[in-house]
Amino acid sequence: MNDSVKTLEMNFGSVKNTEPVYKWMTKNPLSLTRTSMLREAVQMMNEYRIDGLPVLEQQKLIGLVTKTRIVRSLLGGYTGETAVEEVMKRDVITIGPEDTISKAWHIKAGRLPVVDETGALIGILTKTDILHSYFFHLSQLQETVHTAETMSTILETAYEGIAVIDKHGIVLEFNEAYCRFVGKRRDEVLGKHVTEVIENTRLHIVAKTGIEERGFIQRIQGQDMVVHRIPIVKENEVVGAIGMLIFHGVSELYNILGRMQELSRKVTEKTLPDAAMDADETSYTDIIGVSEEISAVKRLAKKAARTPSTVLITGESGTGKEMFAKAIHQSSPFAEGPFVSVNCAAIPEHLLEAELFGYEEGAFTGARKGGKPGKFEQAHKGTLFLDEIGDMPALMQSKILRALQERTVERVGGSTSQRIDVRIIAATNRPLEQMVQEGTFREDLYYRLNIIRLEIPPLRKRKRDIPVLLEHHLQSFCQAFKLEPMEFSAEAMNLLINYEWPGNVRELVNTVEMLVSLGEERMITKAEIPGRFHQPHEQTGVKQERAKAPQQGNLLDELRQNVKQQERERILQVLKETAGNKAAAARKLGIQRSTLYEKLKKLQ
Ligand SMILES: Nc1ncnc2c1ncn2[C@@H]1O[C@H](COP(=O)(O)OP(=O)(O)OP(=O)(O)O)[C@@H](O)[C@H]1O
Repeated sequence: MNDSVKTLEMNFGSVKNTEPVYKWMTKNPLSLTRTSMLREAVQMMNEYRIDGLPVLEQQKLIGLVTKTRIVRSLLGGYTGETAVEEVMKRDVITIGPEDTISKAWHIKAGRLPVVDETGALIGILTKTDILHSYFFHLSQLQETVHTAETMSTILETAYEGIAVIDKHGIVLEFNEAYCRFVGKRRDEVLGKHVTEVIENTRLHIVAKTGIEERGFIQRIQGQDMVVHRIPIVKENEVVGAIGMLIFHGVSELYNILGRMQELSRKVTEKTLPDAAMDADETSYTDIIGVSEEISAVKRLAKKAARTPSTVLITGESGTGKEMFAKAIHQSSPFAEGPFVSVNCAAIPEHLLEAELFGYEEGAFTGARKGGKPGKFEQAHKGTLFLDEIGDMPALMQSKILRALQERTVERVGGSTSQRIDVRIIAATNRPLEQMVQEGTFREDLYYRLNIIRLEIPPLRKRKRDIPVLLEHHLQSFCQAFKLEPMEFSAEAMNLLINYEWPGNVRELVNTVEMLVSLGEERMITKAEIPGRFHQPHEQTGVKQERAKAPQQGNLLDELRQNVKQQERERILQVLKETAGNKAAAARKLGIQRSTLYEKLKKLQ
């Protein structure tokens, strides 16, 4: 036995080994009878390399013969022919099959006969059996300790608050995160009833009903929090429950909801590439903005809409190019037809031709049976919006040019061409003129497209649109998320007006969504505006533009003026319609007659 085993053995006494004896004993042991001779005993011991043999009479244990006892007897004058009964040890210590290995260990016998309640021998438990059992038990113990350690690591590093209770509602576990949130120490809460620890809890109810509650809203510490309550079931019986507190709270839910909606919108768009896009009923009134810059673009777009001419819309990403394209479509002679949008940058080059012009059956491996119409065909009698036209590969540029010149398209693998009556609106955020000069965009196509040109200025060049856009999107998100109307504090608003908005209106819309989702109060303050909005944007030549931009105070004044102006125009319009009848005008405007008089006084 090596040293480490010896040390282990010495320490076994302190380890409680509850393994039952019957699991480790040697079953059906060799035995002798009362009349067996010492010679037979020696033979069996030699043959099976065992140190002792039980002596039985009718299955019952009556004694034990060991090697040492035999040697001593032979030296004392007994012979091989002596019956074992004469030399055997009679008061043998035994153990029961259900006894524990720990008990066997403490008996300190070399080999222990295992007898049942009738005294019949059913096995022998040797010291080696006991050692085996201890090794097994210790390795299991180690595993359990390891699992327990892992569990506590999980609990303590979990971002969420986790509480575990037993079936009586008593807190068994309460992690650090939860402690911090409720402002109590772990040792204070362990052993208490959960209702004394967590406000408005239903965890003890779940530990009774066994019905899980996921995504419930619970008000704790004055905040609406999202909680999960999961019953712990063992052998078909509810023995407790786990409570999980999601710190991001309700606003995170809205955030997730928003992301899911965005995702499902993207998925729908992607999975229905063939469907003609709905122009969403987008009209000029949806294009928010009061600046002269945006108003000028709107005026030009309205004029362009009346004709079938090709329109080229340029502007940085997120400035609203697609919105304008839809609004033009809606107010154009093509409004009855479909609005089909193609993002030229998003479609791999080798698929673009088939996507735009369609293909015939068998045109290529994998071509759909019966062929497929392209976007040009789908947009027949409607509008084809070629987004990101600047990213169109050279070969496709010439094919599009041909289609535009000839007003016909030919499917891939087809032999006949089809006439198409389509209004083309192209858009890009790339510098097309520069690309023409560099030879990366075809000059003839550029001229074909650039018949009516709408240039949408970036948001930083029309700063007075920023507050209007912020207000508009703030209220629409509040409505969409079913929240009370919110507002920006003056400081927060100033910060946002001063920001350069490199992602333009798209970035602004996303920012407002984020602020609404995460906002806990009705007022969005400076503190909630992320860091990047607080930093000055000195680069990108934007500094000069800002110098030219009106002061923030003036901007707000101008905004107020604008609202007044619009109100004035609306009142005058209604008065005109009612031939100056003020009572009828007030009814039409949905205000009291006295209010109308007051407004008229102020407007004069
Ligand atoms: N003037 C505006 N009023 C209200 N919302 C706007 C306005 N301009 C843009 N948006 C919103 O900003 C987002 C981006 O607009 P849109 O997709 O039309 O931009 P884009 O210039 O076509 O962008 P990209 O070049 O990246 O395709 C959309 O959510 C749109 O509703």
